Amino acid sequence: MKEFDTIAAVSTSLGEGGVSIIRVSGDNALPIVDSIFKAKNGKSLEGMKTYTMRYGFIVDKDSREVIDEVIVSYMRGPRSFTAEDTVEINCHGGVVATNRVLEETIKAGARLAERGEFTKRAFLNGRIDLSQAEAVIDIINAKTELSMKSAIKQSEGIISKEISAIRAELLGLIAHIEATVDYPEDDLEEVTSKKANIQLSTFIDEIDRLLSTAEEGKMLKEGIKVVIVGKPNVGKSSLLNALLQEKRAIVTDVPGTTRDVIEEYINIDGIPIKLIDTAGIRETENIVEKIGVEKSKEKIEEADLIILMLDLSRKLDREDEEIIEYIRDKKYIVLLNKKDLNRQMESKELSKLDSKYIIDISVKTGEGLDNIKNCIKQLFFKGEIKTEDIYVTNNRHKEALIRSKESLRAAIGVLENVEAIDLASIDIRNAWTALGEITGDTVEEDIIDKIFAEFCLGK
Ligand SMILES: Nc1nc2c(c(=O)[nH]1)N(C=O)[C@@H](CNc1ccc(C(=O)N[C@@H](CCC(=O)O)C(=O)O)cc1)CN2
Ligand SMILES: Nc1nc2c(ncn2[C@@H]2O[C@H](COP(=O)(O)OP(=O)(O)OP(=O)(O)O)[C@@H](O)[C@H]2O)c(=O)[nH]1
Ligand SMILES: [Mg+2]
Repeated sequence: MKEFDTIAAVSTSLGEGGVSIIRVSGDNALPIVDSIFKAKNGKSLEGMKTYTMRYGFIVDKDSREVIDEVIVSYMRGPRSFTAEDTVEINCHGGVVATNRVLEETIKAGARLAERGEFTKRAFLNGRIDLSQAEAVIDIINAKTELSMKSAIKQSEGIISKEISAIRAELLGLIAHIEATVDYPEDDLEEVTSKKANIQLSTFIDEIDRLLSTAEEGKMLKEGIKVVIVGKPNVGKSSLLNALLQEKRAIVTDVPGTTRDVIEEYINIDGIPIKLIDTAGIRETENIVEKIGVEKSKEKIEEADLIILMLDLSRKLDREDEEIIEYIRDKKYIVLLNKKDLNRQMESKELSKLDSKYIIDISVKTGEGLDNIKNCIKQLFFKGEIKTEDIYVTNNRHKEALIRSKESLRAAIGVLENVEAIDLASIDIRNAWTALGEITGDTVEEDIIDKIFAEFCLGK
């Protein structure tokens, strides 16, 4: 194992809470904590059994004054999260106690950990690979239980396993090609070339299968972006509030109430939905409202799905039509709101709408709200997410898969010209390298640093 210094950080979230954990990891974790720990039973931590706990006090290193009452646990490397000696101090929750204990560990010789440094060590020490480490952030940020399930699977190495299998086969193929080149007999090269071509196509198929999950994978991780649009006063903010079951947005009968974009997550049977309420779109001279309308239009560009809301108690007008024109190329569903009022909108007016889904609702009475949820579910993930499936949720992985596929395609291109069989092995090696970026086997140090810098402190 590599040699690292000993690091410390608060691993729980800082604030009022029952208990906080200060995690210390590295060769000197136990002696460092021992130097500021006074056990109830008077014993030093030296020789403490792994995966056991001790009760006592953290004391000021110099004055020996008691700082906090704690429980200390010990996990001897390599059987710990970081694969290094790890000591965790469970102190009283609260910002002051927690920071005081952390400060003492630093005074006693630990270094304050950087963001993600514990997980980075688990990676650098070889306990987990890079995609597993990235899954740790996804677990923390998971929006729904389903997103969490997918992240846990990735943390267990489900993607790594597939990637490593393909890489191993690629390496075998490279070896075979190089052996063939060393014994140049024309017909042998031809046989190898034909065989390699078939193999390469199956790898491309496997990569395509992974890539085909990327769009849904991204939605599983980040949520499906659903933007509610429509002219002022149709009931957009009322819908957001109803789906959230919370009075999040201001609702009034004054057209032009919402100005800022409001974004909140809801959970539809495990599918995370990022619901975005926007300012009603219309021509306006009001400078604040105008900015709101601009923002609405920006959000339309980013949307995975648009909910177009119309007010069925009014006739379709030019403002509605302009919005319909604006979202023409996007995936959208139509809600005809205020069903509880007298209907003025006629169905022939709606014939120009290009959506399978036109749903009558009343946000006021709650009628039809369940249909919206079902409709969104139908539109994405074909109605259900199969939790046993692998999803590529990480954009970095997706890009590496694409590059690796391009190299494999190039290799096939070269192999069609049998004389250049050794040139193909260069492309195959590039594909192998690109896949290795996912697991972290062939990734540059600055990219590794960037990935872990996105973690929170103490992770
Ligand atoms: N107190 C505490 N709770 C925690 C963590 C932690 O670091 N501390 N974790 C931090 O995220 C998570 C648990 N993750 C962990 C992952 C691996 C090992 C570990 O020791 N792995 C050894 C096997 C140990 C064994 O089999 O007995 C290994 O893989 O070699 C421990 C925790 C969630 N809960
Ligand atoms: N009768 C009836 N009124 C509704 C319904 N939904 C919303 N409203 C009312 O319509 C008015 C406008 O609602 P909002 O949710 O503020 O409309 P909005 O589309 O967000 O409006 P802007 O933010 O101005 O673009 C409010 O008075 C709501 O109470 C409904 O289903 N039936
Ligand atoms: Mg509004």
